[in-house]
Amino acid sequence: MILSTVRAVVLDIEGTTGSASHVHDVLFPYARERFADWFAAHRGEPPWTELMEELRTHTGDPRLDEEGAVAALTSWSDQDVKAPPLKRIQGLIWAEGYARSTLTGHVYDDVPGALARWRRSGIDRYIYSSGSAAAQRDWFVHSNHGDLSPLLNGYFDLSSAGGKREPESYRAISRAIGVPAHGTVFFSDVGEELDAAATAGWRAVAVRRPGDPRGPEVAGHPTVPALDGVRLHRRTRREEETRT
Ligand SMILES: CSCCC(=O)C(=O)COP(=O)(O)O
Ligand SMILES: [Mg+2]
Repeated sequence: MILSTVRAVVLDIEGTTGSASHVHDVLFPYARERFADWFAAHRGEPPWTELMEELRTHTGDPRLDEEGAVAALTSWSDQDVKAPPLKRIQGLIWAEGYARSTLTGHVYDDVPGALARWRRSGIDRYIYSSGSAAAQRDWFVHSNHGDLSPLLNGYFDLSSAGGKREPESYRAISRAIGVPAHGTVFFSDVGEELDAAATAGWRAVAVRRPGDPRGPEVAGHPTVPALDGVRLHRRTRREEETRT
């Protein structure tokens, strides 16, 4: 696939640049088992106080206590609810796992090369995931390919951009990165996310990794199995051909 007049790419994590099973089978259980311990260890500290406030607002229960907080978080984790307070505490707990070298972020083998190639082509590179921005950064800093954070310009999450199935979230990212919608390409494995990006005027490319149980194509979007065959240029095709 060749795309011209691209100024920025925005990439999803789970299922696109990293393994969905690593998120669901390694990261989610790691945090789920540690919610209660985290609250006990950080009681009264600023992140604890802020998180309890966020949880009370999000659940609509102003009297929510620690036990209720752990129950809500556990239920959201089991149902993969993209709730910002869940994403925040998961990121805080994973950070402790990365610091102990117990956790590693999973990044597909083709991703570092693609990011480096696009950087050489003058194309900005951002991540947009439901995981908190801190969790996204940790994932790439502690990846199975080493620290990949120098290859990335920034991270967007539910708090900074909004839900991934809402066109307004993509408009918010366009404003933040200062790139026109048609100059931005979004890569994701989820059709509804690609639809929302396309509604906002972005170009949208589906990624379906080999063996994905949902099949090799995403209806309505050009689909690639990996990023190594994706060639992106800042200029028009004609300008590329006439470059000396
Ligand atoms: C390292 S970020 C963890 C990913 C996560 O928590 C999640 O819910 C996956 O969301 P995505 O938007 O990347 O599908
Ligand atoms: Mg995904």
